[in-house]
Amino acid sequence: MNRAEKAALQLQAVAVLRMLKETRTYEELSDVTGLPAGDLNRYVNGHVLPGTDRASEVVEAVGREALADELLARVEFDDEGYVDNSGVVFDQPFLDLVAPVAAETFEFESPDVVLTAATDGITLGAAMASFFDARLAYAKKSKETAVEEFIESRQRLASGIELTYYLPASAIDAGDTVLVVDDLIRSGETQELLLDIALQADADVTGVFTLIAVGDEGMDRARAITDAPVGALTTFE
Ligand SMILES: O=P(O)(O)OC[C@H]1O[C@H](OP(=O)(O)OP(=O)(O)O)[C@H](O)[C@@H]1O
Ligand SMILES: Nc1ncnc2[nH]cnc12
Repeated sequence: MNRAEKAALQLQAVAVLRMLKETRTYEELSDVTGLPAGDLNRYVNGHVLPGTDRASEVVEAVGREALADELLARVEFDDEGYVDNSGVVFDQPFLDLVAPVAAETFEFESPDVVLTAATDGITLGAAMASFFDARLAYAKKSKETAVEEFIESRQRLASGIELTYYLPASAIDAGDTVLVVDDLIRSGETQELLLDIALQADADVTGVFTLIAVGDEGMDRARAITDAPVGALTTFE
């Protein structure tokens, strides 16, 4: 490992510890990591960097299960089973940690473009795009001003309301590989629209990823449209 790689690993470990610290005391963080609370305090506050051995242990321990547990600790359900996930989608450093784990777990190929839906998919999309060094494109429920050409996809929802997503036509080129992501998939209606936009763009979908699947309906709907891997960090019933 050269100096720059060591520094990157050390900073990644600090990012992991800061993420874990948000929902824990230093004593609890010490129980989770096996490291002394005093050292953890110095790492989290940026006064000292962990050595490379400690850093790699911390980073390697943060797999899918650890992130799924963390996600569960950060979301709230209301009485009707709707999810308040602002504790996750407002937390860009947390999402930055999700991207490498998702890529490894579901073996997504590195895409040219990460495609998502405004609004809540955008921060996850940005994290995934940054990890893959890909472009980010987000479809919106309204037309962006001054853009002349759009790909649009419309569908009538179970409620009877019509939903249309618009993507500036220049955002995806024919032949681009596209990873579709969203914070949450429930009915799969949004995924169907995003996958239709990718199809209209003559792009090649290489995967679908969501932080949260609520039930299986939406995931199955996405799987019926694409043969690419479709994965969720965690599934709620
Ligand atoms: O699988 P589905 O039933 O389509 O639900 C999932 C979609 O619902 C939410 O977005 P919402 O439409 O609430 O828009 P927002 O991101 O602007 O809040 C969420 O961010 C997904 O895009
Ligand atoms: N926040 C949310 N929770 C559960 N299902 C949803 N479908 C769309 N948004 C949702």
